[in-house]
Amino acid sequence: MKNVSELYTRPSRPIKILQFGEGVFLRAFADYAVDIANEENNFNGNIAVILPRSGKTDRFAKQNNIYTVCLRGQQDGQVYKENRVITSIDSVISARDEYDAFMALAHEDALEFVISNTTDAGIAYNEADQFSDCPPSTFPAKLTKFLYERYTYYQGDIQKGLVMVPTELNDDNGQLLKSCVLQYAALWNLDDAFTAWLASACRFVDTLVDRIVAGYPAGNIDAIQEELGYEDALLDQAEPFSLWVIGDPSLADKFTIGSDKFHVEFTDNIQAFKEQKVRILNGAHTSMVLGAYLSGLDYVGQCMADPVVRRSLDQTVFGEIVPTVDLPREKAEAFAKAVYERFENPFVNHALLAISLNSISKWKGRILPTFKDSVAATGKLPKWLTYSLAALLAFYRSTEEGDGCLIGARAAGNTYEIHDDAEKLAFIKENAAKATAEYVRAVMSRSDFWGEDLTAIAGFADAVTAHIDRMAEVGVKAHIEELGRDA
Ligand SMILES: NC(=O)c1ccc[n+]([C@@H]2O[C@H](COP(=O)([O-])OP(=O)(O)OC[C@H]3O[C@@H](n4cnc5c(N)ncnc54)[C@H](O)[C@@H]3O)[C@@H](O)[C@H]2O)c1
Ligand SMILES: O=P(O)(O)OC[C@@H](O)[C@@H](O)[C@H](O)[C@H](O)CO
Repeated sequence: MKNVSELYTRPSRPIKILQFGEGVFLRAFADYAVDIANEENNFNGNIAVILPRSGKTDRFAKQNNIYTVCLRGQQDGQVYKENRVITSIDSVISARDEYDAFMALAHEDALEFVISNTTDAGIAYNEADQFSDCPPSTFPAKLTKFLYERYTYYQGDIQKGLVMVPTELNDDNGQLLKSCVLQYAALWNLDDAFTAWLASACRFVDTLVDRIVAGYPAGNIDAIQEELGYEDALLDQAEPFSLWVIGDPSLADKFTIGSDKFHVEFTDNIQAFKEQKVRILNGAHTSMVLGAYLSGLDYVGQCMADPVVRRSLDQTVFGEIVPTVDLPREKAEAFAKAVYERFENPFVNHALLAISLNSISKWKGRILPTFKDSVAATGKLPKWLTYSLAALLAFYRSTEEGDGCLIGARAAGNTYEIHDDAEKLAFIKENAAKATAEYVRAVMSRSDFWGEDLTAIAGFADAVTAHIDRMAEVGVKAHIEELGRDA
Protein backbone atom coordinates (compact mmCIF):
# COMPACT_ATOMS: atom_id res chain seq x y z
CA MET A 1 0.00 0.00 0.00
CA LYS A 2 1.31 3.50 -0.85
CA ASN A 3 1.91 6.19 1.76
CA VAL A 4 -0.38 9.27 1.75
CA SER A 5 2.60 11.45 0.76
CA GLU A 6 3.02 9.51 -2.48
CA LEU A 7 -0.51 10.43 -3.49
CA TYR A 8 -0.76 14.08 -2.41
CA THR A 9 1.52 17.09 -2.81
CA ARG A 10 2.00 20.11 -0.59
CA PRO A 11 1.34 23.47 -2.29
CA SER A 12 3.92 26.13 -1.61
CA ARG A 13 2.40 29.14 0.20
CA PRO A 14 3.87 31.90 2.37
CA ILE A 15 4.39 30.89 6.02
CA LYS A 16 1.73 32.85 7.88
CA ILE A 17 1.52 30.80 11.07
CA LEU A 18 4.09 29.66 13.59
CA GLN A 19 2.67 26.82 15.69
CA PHE A 20 4.09 25.65 19.02
CA GLY A 21 3.04 22.02 19.47
CA GLU A 22 2.68 19.09 17.11
CA GLY A 23 0.07 17.22 19.16
CA VAL A 24 -2.96 15.42 17.82
CA PHE A 25 -5.32 18.17 18.96
CA LEU A 26 -3.76 21.06 17.03
CA ARG A 27 -3.39 18.90 13.93
CA ALA A 28 -7.09 17.95 13.84
CA PHE A 29 -8.27 21.40 14.91
CA ALA A 30 -6.23 24.46 13.94
CA ASP A 31 -4.33 22.85 11.07
CA TYR A 32 -7.54 21.30 9.73
CA ALA A 33 -9.18 24.76 9.87
CA VAL A 34 -6.26 26.43 8.09
CA ASP A 35 -6.29 23.72 5.43
CA ILE A 36 -9.96 24.44 4.67
CA ALA A 37 -9.31 28.20 4.77
CA ASN A 38 -6.58 27.76 2.17
CA GLU A 39 -9.01 25.89 -0.04
CA GLU A 40 -12.17 27.93 0.54
CA ASN A 41 -11.27 31.36 1.96
CA ASN A 42 -8.11 32.21 0.04
CA PHE A 43 -6.22 32.35 3.35
CA ASN A 44 -3.08 31.53 1.38
CA GLY A 45 -0.85 30.65 4.31
CA ASN A 46 1.11 27.65 5.49
CA ILE A 47 2.16 26.63 8.97
CA ALA A 48 5.61 26.09 10.46
CA VAL A 49 5.33 23.71 13.42
CA ILE A 50 7.77 23.85 16.33
CA LEU A 51 8.31 20.89 18.65
CA PRO A 52 8.34 22.72 21.98
CA ARG A 53 10.05 19.93 23.92
CA SER A 54 12.23 16.95 23.12
CA GLY A 55 10.96 14.67 20.38
CA LYS A 56 11.76 13.71 16.83
CA THR A 57 10.60 15.30 13.62
CA ASP A 58 11.31 12.18 11.46
CA ARG A 59 7.74 10.91 11.45
CA PHE A 60 6.66 14.19 9.84
CA ALA A 61 9.59 14.33 7.39
CA LYS A 62 8.87 10.77 6.25
CA GLN A 63 5.42 11.93 5.07
CA ASN A 64 6.45 15.35 3.74
CA ASN A 65 4.31 16.75 6.65
CA ILE A 66 1.16 15.42 4.96
CA TYR A 67 -1.45 13.47 6.96
CA THR A 68 -5.16 12.70 7.14
CA VAL A 69 -7.77 13.96 9.58
CA CYS A 70 -10.65 11.46 9.85
CA LEU A 71 -13.82 12.90 11.35
CA ARG A 72 -16.35 10.35 12.53
CA GLY A 73 -19.61 10.82 14.45
CA GLN A 74 -23.27 11.77 14.29
CA GLN A 75 -24.43 15.08 12.88
CA ASP A 76 -28.09 16.07 12.64
CA GLY A 77 -29.05 12.48 13.35
CA GLN A 78 -26.95 11.11 10.48
CA VAL A 79 -23.63 9.30 10.46
CA TYR A 80 -20.96 11.80 9.41
CA LYS A 81 -17.65 10.74 7.87
CA GLU A 82 -15.01 13.03 6.45
CA ASN A 83 -11.42 12.33 5.44
CA ARG A 84 -9.30 15.40 4.74
CA VAL A 85 -5.68 15.22 3.69
CA ILE A 86 -3.90 18.16 5.32
CA THR A 87 -1.30 19.78 3.05
CA SER A 88 -0.78 23.12 4.82
CA ILE A 89 2.14 22.23 7.11
CA ASP A 90 5.27 23.67 5.53
CA SER A 91 7.83 22.44 8.03
CA VAL A 92 8.22 20.72 11.40
CA ILE A 93 11.23 21.92 13.37
CA SER A 94 12.63 20.90 16.73
CA ALA A 95 13.31 23.97 18.89
CA ARG A 96 16.00 22.01 20.70
CA ASP A 97 17.77 20.22 17.84
CA GLU A 98 17.27 22.84 15.10
CA TYR A 99 17.43 26.05 17.08
CA ASP A 100 18.87 28.17 14.25
CA ALA A 101 16.16 27.05 11.82
CA PHE A 102 13.57 27.91 14.48
CA MET A 103 15.00 31.43 14.93
CA ALA A 104 15.29 31.92 11.15
CA LEU A 105 11.50 31.69 10.96
CA ALA A 106 11.36 35.01 12.83
CA HIS A 107 12.57 36.64 9.59
CA GLU A 108 9.63 35.30 7.52
CA ASP A 109 8.04 38.30 5.87
CA ALA A 110 4.46 36.95 5.73
CA LEU A 111 4.34 35.64 9.30
CA GLU A 112 1.30 36.98 11.17
CA PHE A 113 0.06 34.50 13.76
CA VAL A 114 1.41 32.30 16.54
CA ILE A 115 -0.80 29.37 17.51
CA SER A 116 0.02 27.07 20.40
CA ASN A 117 -1.09 24.10 22.39
CA THR A 118 1.45 22.95 24.90
CA THR A 119 -1.14 21.51 27.38
CA ASP A 120 -2.37 23.37 30.49
CA ALA A 121 1.14 22.96 31.94
CA GLY A 122 2.91 24.62 28.98
CA ILE A 123 2.24 28.33 29.57
CA ALA A 124 4.70 28.66 32.41
CA TYR A 125 7.49 30.89 33.70
CA ASN A 126 10.78 29.48 34.95
CA GLU A 127 13.22 31.99 36.33
CA ALA A 128 16.10 29.58 35.72
CA ASP A 129 15.72 30.24 31.97
CA GLN A 130 18.56 32.37 30.58
CA PHE A 131 18.53 34.54 27.47
CA SER A 132 21.71 32.71 26.39
CA ASP A 133 19.90 29.33 26.45
CA CYS A 134 19.28 28.06 22.92
CA PRO A 135 16.52 27.25 23.53
CA PRO A 136 15.34 28.14 27.04
CA SER A 137 13.07 25.56 28.71
CA THR A 138 9.50 26.85 28.60
CA PHE A 139 7.25 27.65 25.64
CA PRO A 140 6.82 31.35 26.67
CA ALA A 141 10.61 31.71 27.02
CA LYS A 142 11.08 30.33 23.49
CA LEU A 143 8.37 32.67 22.21
CA THR A 144 10.04 35.66 23.91
CA LYS A 145 13.33 34.86 22.20
CA PHE A 146 11.51 34.42 18.89
CA LEU A 147 9.71 37.77 19.23
CA TYR A 148 12.94 39.48 20.21
CA GLU A 149 14.66 38.06 17.13
CA ARG A 150 11.83 39.38 14.93
CA TYR A 151 11.88 42.79 16.63
CA THR A 152 15.66 43.04 16.15
CA TYR A 153 15.69 41.75 12.57
CA TYR A 154 12.98 44.21 11.46
CA GLN A 155 14.40 47.02 13.63
CA GLY A 156 11.22 47.48 15.62
CA ASP A 157 8.98 47.81 12.54
CA ILE A 158 5.46 48.17 13.88
CA GLN A 159 4.07 46.33 10.83
CA LYS A 160 5.99 43.18 11.74
CA GLY A 161 4.30 42.40 15.06
CA LEU A 162 2.52 39.05 15.52
CA VAL A 163 -0.86 38.00 16.86
CA MET A 164 -0.63 35.27 19.50
CA VAL A 165 -3.64 32.92 19.41
CA PRO A 166 -3.01 30.27 22.11
CA THR A 167 -5.43 27.35 22.50
CA GLU A 168 -4.36 25.96 25.88
CA LEU A 169 -7.35 25.56 28.19
CA ASN A 170 -5.98 27.81 30.95
CA ASP A 171 -8.18 30.75 31.99
CA ASP A 172 -7.35 33.91 29.99
CA ASN A 173 -4.74 31.96 28.01
CA GLY A 174 -3.70 34.94 25.88
CA GLN A 175 -3.20 37.24 28.87
CA LEU A 176 -1.38 34.47 30.76
CA LEU A 177 0.99 33.99 27.83
CA LYS A 178 1.54 37.75 27.57
CA SER A 179 2.36 38.01 31.28
CA CYS A 180 4.96 35.23 30.95
CA VAL A 181 6.55 36.93 27.93
CA LEU A 182 6.71 40.25 29.84
CA GLN A 183 8.25 38.44 32.83
CA TYR A 184 10.97 37.04 30.57
CA ALA A 185 11.56 40.45 28.98
CA ALA A 186 12.08 41.85 32.49
CA LEU A 187 14.18 38.91 33.71
CA TRP A 188 16.50 39.23 30.72
CA ASN A 189 16.63 43.05 30.84
CA LEU A 190 15.51 43.32 27.20
CA ASP A 191 15.29 46.93 26.01
CA ASP A 192 12.25 49.02 26.86
CA ALA A 193 11.75 49.63 23.15
CA PHE A 194 11.13 45.87 22.75
CA THR A 195 8.46 45.94 25.47
CA ALA A 196 6.93 48.96 23.76
CA TRP A 197 6.94 47.03 20.43
CA LEU A 198 5.20 44.10 22.15
CA ALA A 199 2.51 46.49 23.37
CA SER A 200 1.97 48.37 20.12
CA ALA A 201 2.74 45.85 17.36
CA CYS A 202 1.71 42.51 18.93
CA ARG A 203 -1.54 41.17 20.29
CA PHE A 204 -2.23 38.32 22.71
CA VAL A 205 -5.77 37.00 22.23
CA ASP A 206 -7.73 34.78 24.64
CA THR A 207 -9.42 31.82 22.97
CA LEU A 208 -11.44 28.75 23.85
CA VAL A 209 -11.37 25.55 21.84
CA ASP A 210 -13.70 22.59 21.65
CA ARG A 211 -13.29 19.36 19.66
CA ILE A 212 -12.73 15.84 20.96
CA VAL A 213 -9.63 14.49 19.25
CA ALA A 214 -8.75 10.86 19.88
CA GLY A 215 -5.62 10.86 17.71
CA TYR A 216 -4.07 7.84 16.04
CA PRO A 217 -6.64 5.01 16.01
CA ALA A 218 -4.22 2.20 16.92
CA GLY A 219 -7.05 -0.32 17.45
CA ASN A 220 -8.59 -0.02 13.98
CA ILE A 221 -5.90 1.57 11.83
CA ASP A 222 -5.86 -1.37 9.39
CA ALA A 223 -9.56 -1.00 8.59
CA ILE A 224 -9.25 2.78 8.15
CA GLN A 225 -6.18 2.53 5.91
CA GLU A 226 -7.95 -0.15 3.87
CA GLU A 227 -10.89 2.24 3.41
CA LEU A 228 -8.60 5.16 2.49
CA GLY A 229 -6.44 3.05 0.19
CA TYR A 230 -3.14 4.33 1.61
CA GLU A 231 -0.97 4.20 4.73
CA ASP A 232 -0.66 7.14 7.10
CA ALA A 233 1.36 6.94 10.30
CA LEU A 234 0.19 10.44 11.32
CA LEU A 235 -3.53 9.77 10.84
CA ASP A 236 -5.58 11.75 13.34
CA GLN A 237 -9.14 10.84 14.33
CA ALA A 238 -11.65 13.30 15.80
CA GLU A 239 -15.34 14.11 16.13
CA PRO A 240 -17.12 16.36 13.58
CA PHE A 241 -18.05 18.99 16.21
CA SER A 242 -15.80 22.04 16.23
CA LEU A 243 -15.80 25.41 17.95
CA TRP A 244 -13.03 27.98 18.25
CA VAL A 245 -14.12 31.01 20.27
CA ILE A 246 -11.72 33.90 19.70
CA GLY A 247 -11.90 36.78 22.14
CA ASP A 248 -11.16 39.62 19.74
CA PRO A 249 -13.87 40.56 17.22
CA SER A 250 -11.42 42.79 15.34
CA LEU A 251 -9.48 39.69 14.25
CA ALA A 252 -12.38 38.39 12.13
CA ASP A 253 -11.15 40.13 8.94
CA LYS A 254 -7.58 38.99 9.34
CA PHE A 255 -7.77 35.46 10.71
CA THR A 256 -10.19 34.11 8.11
CA ILE A 257 -10.32 30.47 9.10
CA GLY A 258 -14.04 29.82 9.73
CA SER A 259 -16.25 27.84 7.35
CA ASP A 260 -19.33 25.60 7.26
CA LYS A 261 -17.07 22.72 8.24
CA PHE A 262 -15.26 24.54 11.04
CA HIS A 263 -16.97 26.91 13.44
CA VAL A 264 -15.27 30.04 14.62
CA GLU A 265 -16.92 32.60 16.87
CA PHE A 266 -15.34 36.03 17.36
CA THR A 267 -16.62 37.63 20.55
CA ASP A 268 -15.64 39.93 23.36
CA ASN A 269 -17.42 37.73 25.90
CA ILE A 270 -15.44 34.53 25.92
CA GLN A 271 -16.11 33.80 29.58
CA ALA A 272 -19.67 32.56 29.04
CA PHE A 273 -18.49 29.92 26.54
CA LYS A 274 -15.52 29.02 28.65
CA GLU A 275 -17.19 28.37 31.96
CA GLN A 276 -19.85 26.17 30.40
CA LYS A 277 -17.36 24.12 28.37
CA VAL A 278 -14.57 23.71 30.90
CA ARG A 279 -16.83 22.99 33.88
CA ILE A 280 -19.21 20.63 32.11
CA LEU A 281 -17.26 18.87 29.35
CA ASN A 282 -13.74 18.89 30.77
CA GLY A 283 -15.07 18.62 34.34
CA ALA A 284 -17.03 15.51 33.34
CA HIS A 285 -13.90 13.98 31.81
CA THR A 286 -11.56 14.79 34.68
CA SER A 287 -14.01 13.73 37.39
CA MET A 288 -14.86 10.44 35.69
CA VAL A 289 -11.87 8.99 33.90
CA LEU A 290 -9.37 8.16 36.64
CA GLY A 291 -11.79 6.15 38.78
CA ALA A 292 -13.34 4.57 35.69
CA TYR A 293 -9.91 3.50 34.48
CA LEU A 294 -9.05 2.00 37.87
CA SER A 295 -12.37 0.15 37.77
CA GLY A 296 -11.32 -1.62 34.55
CA LEU A 297 -12.67 0.57 31.72
CA ASP A 298 -10.50 2.00 28.91
CA TYR A 299 -12.59 4.35 26.78
CA VAL A 300 -15.10 7.17 27.32
CA GLY A 301 -17.69 5.30 25.23
CA GLN A 302 -17.43 2.30 27.58
CA CYS A 303 -18.06 4.59 30.56
CA MET A 304 -21.22 5.92 28.95
CA ALA A 305 -22.47 2.35 28.37
CA ASP A 306 -21.61 1.14 31.88
CA PRO A 307 -24.66 1.65 34.15
CA VAL A 308 -22.61 2.17 37.31
CA VAL A 309 -20.16 4.71 35.86
CA ARG A 310 -22.92 6.37 33.86
CA ARG A 311 -25.03 6.86 36.99
CA SER A 312 -22.03 8.40 38.77
CA LEU A 313 -21.52 10.77 35.82
CA ASP A 314 -25.20 11.75 35.83
CA GLN A 315 -25.07 12.55 39.53
CA THR A 316 -21.80 14.47 39.13
CA VAL A 317 -22.79 16.51 36.10
CA PHE A 318 -26.46 17.22 36.75
CA GLY A 319 -26.27 17.17 40.58
CA GLU A 320 -22.98 18.94 41.28
CA ILE A 321 -21.56 20.69 38.19
CA VAL A 322 -24.58 22.12 36.33
CA PRO A 323 -25.95 23.97 39.41
CA THR A 324 -22.70 25.97 39.65
CA VAL A 325 -22.65 27.12 36.01
CA ASP A 326 -23.64 30.75 35.64
CA LEU A 327 -26.34 30.12 33.02
CA PRO A 328 -30.07 29.42 33.07
CA ARG A 329 -30.43 25.80 34.26
CA GLU A 330 -32.12 24.62 31.01
CA LYS A 331 -29.25 26.00 28.92
CA ALA A 332 -26.57 24.34 31.02
CA GLU A 333 -28.52 21.05 31.00
CA ALA A 334 -28.97 21.20 27.24
CA PHE A 335 -25.22 21.72 26.83
CA ALA A 336 -24.54 18.77 29.16
CA LYS A 337 -26.91 16.54 27.15
CA ALA A 338 -25.14 17.50 23.91
CA VAL A 339 -21.81 16.66 25.55
CA TYR A 340 -23.21 13.22 26.51
CA GLU A 341 -24.01 12.56 22.84
CA ARG A 342 -20.46 13.49 21.91
CA PHE A 343 -19.07 11.18 24.61
CA GLU A 344 -21.25 8.38 23.18
CA ASN A 345 -19.79 8.80 19.68
CA PRO A 346 -19.50 5.15 18.58
CA PHE A 347 -16.88 5.92 15.93
CA VAL A 348 -14.18 7.52 18.05
CA ASN A 349 -12.52 5.64 20.91
CA HIS A 350 -11.31 8.32 23.30
CA ALA A 351 -8.85 6.61 25.65
CA LEU A 352 -9.14 7.35 29.37
CA LEU A 353 -5.35 7.22 29.66
CA ALA A 354 -5.01 9.98 27.03
CA ILE A 355 -7.29 12.19 29.14
CA SER A 356 -5.34 11.35 32.32
CA LEU A 357 -2.24 13.35 31.19
CA ASN A 358 -1.38 16.17 33.68
CA SER A 359 -4.45 15.46 35.83
CA ILE A 360 -3.24 17.55 38.77
CA SER A 361 -3.41 20.84 36.85
CA LYS A 362 -6.63 19.64 35.20
CA TRP A 363 -8.30 18.97 38.58
CA LYS A 364 -7.17 22.41 39.76
CA GLY A 365 -8.50 24.19 36.65
CA ARG A 366 -11.53 22.12 35.73
CA ILE A 367 -12.96 20.84 39.05
CA LEU A 368 -11.73 22.97 41.95
CA PRO A 369 -13.70 26.14 41.00
CA THR A 370 -16.89 24.03 40.74
CA PHE A 371 -16.08 22.23 43.99
CA LYS A 372 -15.68 25.54 45.83
CA ASP A 373 -18.85 27.05 44.38
CA SER A 374 -20.72 23.91 45.40
CA VAL A 375 -19.39 24.06 48.97
CA ALA A 376 -20.32 27.76 49.15
CA ALA A 377 -23.86 27.11 47.87
CA THR A 378 -24.70 23.99 49.87
CA GLY A 379 -22.46 24.22 52.94
CA LYS A 380 -21.22 20.66 52.41
CA LEU A 381 -18.63 18.77 50.42
CA PRO A 382 -20.02 17.63 47.05
CA LYS A 383 -19.82 13.83 47.24
CA TRP A 384 -18.73 13.05 43.68
CA LEU A 385 -16.27 15.89 43.24
CA THR A 386 -14.71 14.87 46.56
CA TYR A 387 -14.53 11.30 45.32
CA SER A 388 -12.92 12.54 42.08
CA LEU A 389 -9.90 13.86 43.97
CA ALA A 390 -9.66 10.52 45.80
CA ALA A 391 -9.73 8.72 42.46
CA LEU A 392 -6.94 11.00 41.22
CA LEU A 393 -4.78 10.35 44.28
CA ALA A 394 -5.42 6.60 44.00
CA PHE A 395 -4.58 6.61 40.28
CA TYR A 396 -1.33 8.55 40.92
CA ARG A 397 -0.23 6.56 43.99
CA SER A 398 2.92 4.74 42.91
CA THR A 399 6.52 4.31 43.97
CA GLU A 400 7.58 2.75 40.69
CA GLU A 401 9.38 4.91 38.17
CA GLY A 402 9.13 4.48 34.39
CA ASP A 403 10.69 6.44 31.54
CA GLY A 404 9.71 10.02 32.45
CA CYS A 405 6.60 8.81 34.28
CA LEU A 406 5.41 6.71 37.21
CA ILE A 407 4.00 3.24 36.69
CA GLY A 408 0.67 2.40 38.29
CA ALA A 409 -1.00 -1.00 38.58
CA ARG A 410 -4.68 -1.74 38.02
CA ALA A 411 -6.68 -4.38 39.86
CA ALA A 412 -7.53 -5.67 36.37
CA GLY A 413 -3.89 -6.78 36.21
CA ASN A 414 -2.13 -4.39 33.84
CA THR A 415 0.27 -1.57 34.57
CA TYR A 416 -0.18 1.95 33.20
CA GLU A 417 1.86 5.13 32.81
CA ILE A 418 1.19 8.21 34.94
CA HIS A 419 2.29 11.43 33.21
CA ASP A 420 2.57 14.79 34.91
CA ASP A 421 5.25 17.40 35.69
CA ALA A 422 8.45 15.75 36.90
CA GLU A 423 8.46 17.52 40.28
CA LYS A 424 4.86 16.55 40.99
CA LEU A 425 5.54 12.91 40.18
CA ALA A 426 8.71 12.95 42.31
CA PHE A 427 6.68 14.19 45.28
CA ILE A 428 3.99 11.56 44.75
CA LYS A 429 6.62 8.82 44.58
CA GLU A 430 8.24 10.03 47.78
CA ASN A 431 4.92 9.93 49.67
CA ALA A 432 2.99 7.08 48.06
CA ALA A 433 4.14 4.38 50.46
CA LYS A 434 3.00 6.29 53.55
CA ALA A 435 -0.30 5.48 55.30
CA THR A 436 -3.24 6.72 53.22
CA ALA A 437 -4.10 9.64 55.51
CA GLU A 438 -0.51 10.84 55.49
CA TYR A 439 -0.14 10.48 51.70
CA VAL A 440 -3.41 12.37 51.16
CA ARG A 441 -2.46 15.20 53.51
CA ALA A 442 1.02 15.53 52.01
CA VAL A 443 -0.30 15.89 48.46
CA MET A 444 -3.40 17.96 49.26
CA SER A 445 -1.35 20.47 51.25
CA ARG A 446 0.88 21.34 48.30
CA SER A 447 -0.44 24.82 47.48
CA ASP A 448 1.81 24.95 44.43
CA PHE A 449 -0.10 21.97 42.96
CA TRP A 450 -3.62 23.24 43.62
CA GLY A 451 -3.23 27.01 43.99
CA GLU A 452 -4.13 26.64 47.70
CA ASP A 453 -3.76 24.24 50.62
CA LEU A 454 -6.69 21.83 50.13
CA THR A 455 -6.34 20.44 53.67
CA ALA A 456 -7.60 23.83 54.88
CA ILE A 457 -11.09 22.94 53.55
CA ALA A 458 -12.94 21.46 56.55
CA GLY A 459 -13.33 17.68 56.37
CA PHE A 460 -11.97 17.42 52.81
CA ALA A 461 -8.76 15.45 53.46
CA ASP A 462 -10.58 13.02 55.78
CA ALA A 463 -13.30 12.44 53.20
CA VAL A 464 -10.73 11.80 50.47
CA THR A 465 -8.87 9.37 52.74
CA ALA A 466 -12.10 7.51 53.50
CA HIS A 467 -12.85 7.14 49.78
CA ILE A 468 -9.38 5.74 49.05
CA ASP A 469 -9.60 3.30 51.96
CA ARG A 470 -13.01 2.13 50.80
CA MET A 471 -11.78 1.68 47.21
CA ALA A 472 -8.97 -0.52 48.55
CA GLU A 473 -11.40 -2.48 50.71
CA VAL A 474 -14.19 -3.27 48.24
CA GLY A 475 -12.69 -2.35 44.85
CA VAL A 476 -13.13 0.86 42.87
CA LYS A 477 -16.16 -0.28 40.88
CA ALA A 478 -18.01 -1.48 43.98
CA HIS A 479 -17.25 1.81 45.70
CA ILE A 480 -18.65 3.82 42.78
CA GLU A 481 -21.69 1.54 42.84
CA GLU A 482 -22.38 2.08 46.54
CA LEU A 483 -21.82 5.83 46.31
CA GLY A 484 -24.34 6.04 43.48
CA ARG A 485 -26.91 4.03 45.45
CA ASP A 486 -26.99 6.33 48.43
CA ALA A 487 -27.64 9.45 46.36
N1 LIG B 1 -7.37 15.83 22.40
C1 LIG B 1 -8.44 16.58 22.61
O1 LIG B 1 -9.59 16.13 22.52
C2 LIG B 1 -8.29 18.04 22.94
C3 LIG B 1 -9.41 18.87 22.77
C4 LIG B 1 -9.34 20.20 23.17
C5 LIG B 1 -8.17 20.69 23.70
N2 LIG B 1 -7.09 19.88 23.82
C6 LIG B 1 -5.86 20.48 24.34
O2 LIG B 1 -4.72 20.04 23.67
C7 LIG B 1 -3.67 19.75 24.62
C8 LIG B 1 -2.81 18.72 23.98
O3 LIG B 1 -3.58 17.60 23.75
P1 LIG B 1 -3.26 16.58 22.59
O4 LIG B 1 -4.44 15.69 22.57
O5 LIG B 1 -2.84 17.27 21.35
O6 LIG B 1 -2.01 15.81 23.22
P2 LIG B 1 -0.63 15.37 22.57
O7 LIG B 1 0.03 14.56 23.62
O8 LIG B 1 -0.81 14.81 21.22
O9 LIG B 1 0.18 16.75 22.41
C9 LIG B 1 0.71 17.44 23.49
C10 LIG B 1 1.54 18.60 22.98
O10 LIG B 1 1.91 19.45 24.06
C11 LIG B 1 3.33 19.55 24.16
N3 LIG B 1 3.65 19.65 25.59
C12 LIG B 1 3.26 18.81 26.58
N4 LIG B 1 3.69 19.28 27.79
C13 LIG B 1 4.37 20.43 27.52
C14 LIG B 1 5.07 21.37 28.32
N5 LIG B 1 5.15 21.24 29.64
N6 LIG B 1 5.65 22.44 27.68
C15 LIG B 1 5.58 22.59 26.34
N7 LIG B 1 4.94 21.73 25.54
C16 LIG B 1 4.34 20.66 26.12
C17 LIG B 1 3.86 18.31 23.46
O11 LIG B 1 5.18 18.53 23.02
C18 LIG B 1 2.85 18.18 22.31
O12 LIG B 1 3.15 19.09 21.30
C19 LIG B 1 -4.42 19.38 25.88
O13 LIG B 1 -3.79 19.66 27.08
C20 LIG B 1 -5.69 20.24 25.76
O14 LIG B 1 -5.48 21.47 26.41
C21 LIG B 1 -7.13 18.58 23.45
O1 LIG C 1 -7.00 17.49 26.08
P1 LIG C 1 -6.74 17.51 27.54
O2 LIG C 1 -5.70 16.47 27.84
O3 LIG C 1 -6.42 18.85 28.08
O4 LIG C 1 -8.07 17.10 28.28
C1 LIG C 1 -8.72 15.93 27.96
C2 LIG C 1 -10.14 16.19 27.48
O5 LIG C 1 -10.92 16.67 28.55
C3 LIG C 1 -10.19 17.22 26.36
O6 LIG C 1 -9.29 16.87 25.38
C4 LIG C 1 -11.57 17.34 25.71
O7 LIG C 1 -11.82 16.22 24.91
C5 LIG C 1 -11.60 18.59 24.87
O8 LIG C 1 -11.32 19.71 25.66
C6 LIG C 1 -12.88 18.77 24.10
O9 LIG C 1 -12.88 20.02 23.47
